[in-house]
Amino acid sequence: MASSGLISDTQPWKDLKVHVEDIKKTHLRDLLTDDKRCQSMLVEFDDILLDYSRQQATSGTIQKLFELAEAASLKEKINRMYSGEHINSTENRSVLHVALRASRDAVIQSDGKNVVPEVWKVLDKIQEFSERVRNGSWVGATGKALKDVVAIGIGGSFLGPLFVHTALQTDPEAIESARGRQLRFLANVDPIDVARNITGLNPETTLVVVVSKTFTTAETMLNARTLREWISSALGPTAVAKHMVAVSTNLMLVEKFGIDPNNTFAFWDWVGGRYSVCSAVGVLPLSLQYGFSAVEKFLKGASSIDQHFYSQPFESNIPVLLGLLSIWNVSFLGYPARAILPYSQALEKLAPHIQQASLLQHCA
Ligand SMILES: O=P(O)(O)OC[C@H]1O[C@](O)(CO)[C@@H](O)[C@@H]1O
Repeated sequence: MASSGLISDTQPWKDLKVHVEDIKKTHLRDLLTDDKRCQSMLVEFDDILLDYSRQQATSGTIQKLFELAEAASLKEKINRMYSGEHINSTENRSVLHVALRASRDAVIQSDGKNVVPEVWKVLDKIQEFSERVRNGSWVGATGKALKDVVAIGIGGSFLGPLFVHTALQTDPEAIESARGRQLRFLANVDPIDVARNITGLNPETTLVVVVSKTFTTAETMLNARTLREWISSALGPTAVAKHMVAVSTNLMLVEKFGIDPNNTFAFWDWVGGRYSVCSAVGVLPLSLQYGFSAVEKFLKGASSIDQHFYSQPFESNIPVLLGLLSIWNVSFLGYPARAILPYSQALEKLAPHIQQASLLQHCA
């Protein structure tokens, strides 16, 4: 990188600035007549096809973007992330959501400690708990099985799990495993959201999962108090232990709130809120609804793309190509917005999930 440290001072950036003027003179229609170009802009991995031939770019553009990636030391930065360095400089911490879906025997270090065993300890605990709830061996205060779950959370503690839940709702295998059960999400402090979420639910058969990394978020805590009151006024205050569990990094505040620490599912500071869907934030509510084995498949898929991102050369690395094309569109072509248009209705909640991950990009 240039001595000033600014990427915009590097030669590849300057070359792209010149190149953009040529590209602007080229119509996409003309680019699409070049079959060789279009074929070179297809990448396949694990049943995912990336077709970026409709981008306003030539193979020369892509080459220049790779040079930019090199000037930005992108490969070194990816390596630093996977080796647990504190790449989140504002919070001085590792960024290790990849560890949440790593295989049991993987070794991923944060602050000199392999975090994978802790991850699996929580996953095993979720599996055991969700199976007990689902098979009726964990019952509510009046001895009834818990069929319905309300997950309270906001932002990263809500949008990822909602996205996966919405995507699974029409999957035949998932429909079967969720038969007779409901999963609802409560995020808004508007009393209408509370009313809608508890309408038709019986506190005797409902489990409330409070999801909050910090356990201080005002909206989540207000909703948690409201549902604690809903349960204790119907079943008595001791019922809270059977009907409320938590997902948090702040185990002290969870206990202070009145949730049994044994019924708390931990995650860690090195998980950014918006990347937390693969932690207990998503895994617990989704396992309660669909069973742990269904969620484990989701974790394996995420792990597979993590490995692809880590090891694949940039020419066929889907996340890297998407990132570079995003820089090309925003910083060079000057497009101020990106549209995410999931043609499948099952993916309708993908856009809000990605939107918040992208909005909070200042804190990895
Ligand atoms: O999980 P918490 O601590 O309740 O925070 C909820 C969300 O609020 C934010 O801090 C801001 O939206 C997100 O980063 C986070 O996912």
